[in-house]
Amino acid sequence: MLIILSVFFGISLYYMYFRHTRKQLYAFSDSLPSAGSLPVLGHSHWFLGGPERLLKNIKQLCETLHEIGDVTKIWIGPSLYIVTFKPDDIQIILENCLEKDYSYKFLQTWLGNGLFVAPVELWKMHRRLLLPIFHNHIIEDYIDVFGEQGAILVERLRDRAGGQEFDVHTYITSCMLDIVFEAAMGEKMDVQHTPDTPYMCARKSVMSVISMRLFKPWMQPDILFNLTPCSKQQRINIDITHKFTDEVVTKKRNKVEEQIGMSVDWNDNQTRKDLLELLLSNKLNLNDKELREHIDSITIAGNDTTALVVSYALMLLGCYQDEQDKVYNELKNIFDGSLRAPTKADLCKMENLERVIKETMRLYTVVPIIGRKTQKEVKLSTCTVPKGVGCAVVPFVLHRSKKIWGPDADCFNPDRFLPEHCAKRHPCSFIPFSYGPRNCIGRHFGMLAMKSILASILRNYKVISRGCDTLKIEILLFPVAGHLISLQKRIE
Ligand code: HEM
Repeated sequence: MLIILSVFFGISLYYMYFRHTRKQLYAFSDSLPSAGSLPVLGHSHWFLGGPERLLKNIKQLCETLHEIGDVTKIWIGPSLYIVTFKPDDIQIILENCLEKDYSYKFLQTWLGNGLFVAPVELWKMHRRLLLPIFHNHIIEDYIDVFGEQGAILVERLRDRAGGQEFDVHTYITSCMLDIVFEAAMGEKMDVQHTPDTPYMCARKSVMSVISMRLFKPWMQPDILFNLTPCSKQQRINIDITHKFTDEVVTKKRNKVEEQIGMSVDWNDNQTRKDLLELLLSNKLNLNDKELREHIDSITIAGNDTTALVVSYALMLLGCYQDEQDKVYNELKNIFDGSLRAPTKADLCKMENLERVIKETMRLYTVVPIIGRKTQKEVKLSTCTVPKGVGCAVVPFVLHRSKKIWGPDADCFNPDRFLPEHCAKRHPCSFIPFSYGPRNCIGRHFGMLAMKSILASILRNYKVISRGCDTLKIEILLFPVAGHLISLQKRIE
């Protein structure tokens, strides 16, 4: 009995001390409206359950918070997050809070200090180094790769034309992987024909363990996670992926050094260079580990996101045949019967298709949540947020807000992105690529690749789909039943 009393007394004392050291935080928290919290647990119970339940809960909680105030709060265990759907406040957060939230640390085991997860001081330096290699004129060199891989995809889909409904996402992912690998490291992986290499299997496995850990609070402390078989599985698979990229980096470094030794002019604009070659030849003094971390981050951030948007766009166009007809007619006018792969000039003319892609990213925001942390006091419309507080920006809910998008916010209408409508909206009402200095560095690459792949498919096939009802969150946004479509060959 004495032992129990002592333990109880000890815990109470620690709790009181803990609360005392965070007095300022609790005072700030008390000034914010909230809903749906429980004593001690805060909002943690909303984040339990499988990926489908979790998304429903997040949506419901966020919609309630959106109703009750401009800047609101949630508590997940001992961590306080402010939540806002007011575009002015979102802009301030995304422009000023550049440190990623604690939850990104699970990706850090894999991606190290790659751009996506790097701590802010290192990120500033490396973002400056990487920006030039994502410049439009460099990215546009890869348009040929988009065309080549798009043609392979069209060929692979031939067997599906005239057949049953199928999940198109697996086809699109392989195609995007081939594109991203070739652009990032100059490696022709041919995932479209050989999807199950040990490297690809290891990547999938790491992704699924990280996603599971992110939303299972009891798996988050390293001390508990390391006791599970998942920890060993993760370590082995991370090693496989690191070894793969390390070998590519070494090979590339040797090649670049050899060519520099032979006085090859790396600034000639004749031959296309992959991103890794550009990083090596620009003498940026990144060591092999840093190069691996950046290349891994780019291939991971750039693949699933683009593949998902393309798959959702096909599903939506399959449901809205009139919109598909508009896009198809636009493509017919651009290509005028020619079978050539899309050029830069062609891609620039695809205005209708671009609006479809944007409306797809609004309705199916593949990066549904962005987590940041204040590094200093930040003044928002209704409060001043102290240093060290989490900031949850939830584009998935923002993009369907009736206050911003009107009563038909849930309906598919690409005309929302006509220039005259965009001009009337706040720039932070639509943030699929985030916003501010830490936005998506690959957005131009992504947009061109998505347009090229969609154009290749839609020129060859008519898409039919029943859409999807239920979604789930596994870091990104997925449909529970897959991206089901059927295809009919177009005969012109
Ligand atoms: C439809 C396609 C894409 C979407 C929706 C998307 C979305 C995003 C978002 C929302 C972020 C910020 C995430 C955060 O702050 O938590 C981000 C960052 C990033 N994205 Fe993308 N992305 C796409 C395509 C790409 C592509 C094609 C690449 C590379 C080829 C890429 C590379 C990156 C990198 C490296 C970052 C980290 C940037 C930094 O922290 O400075 N993304 N992306």
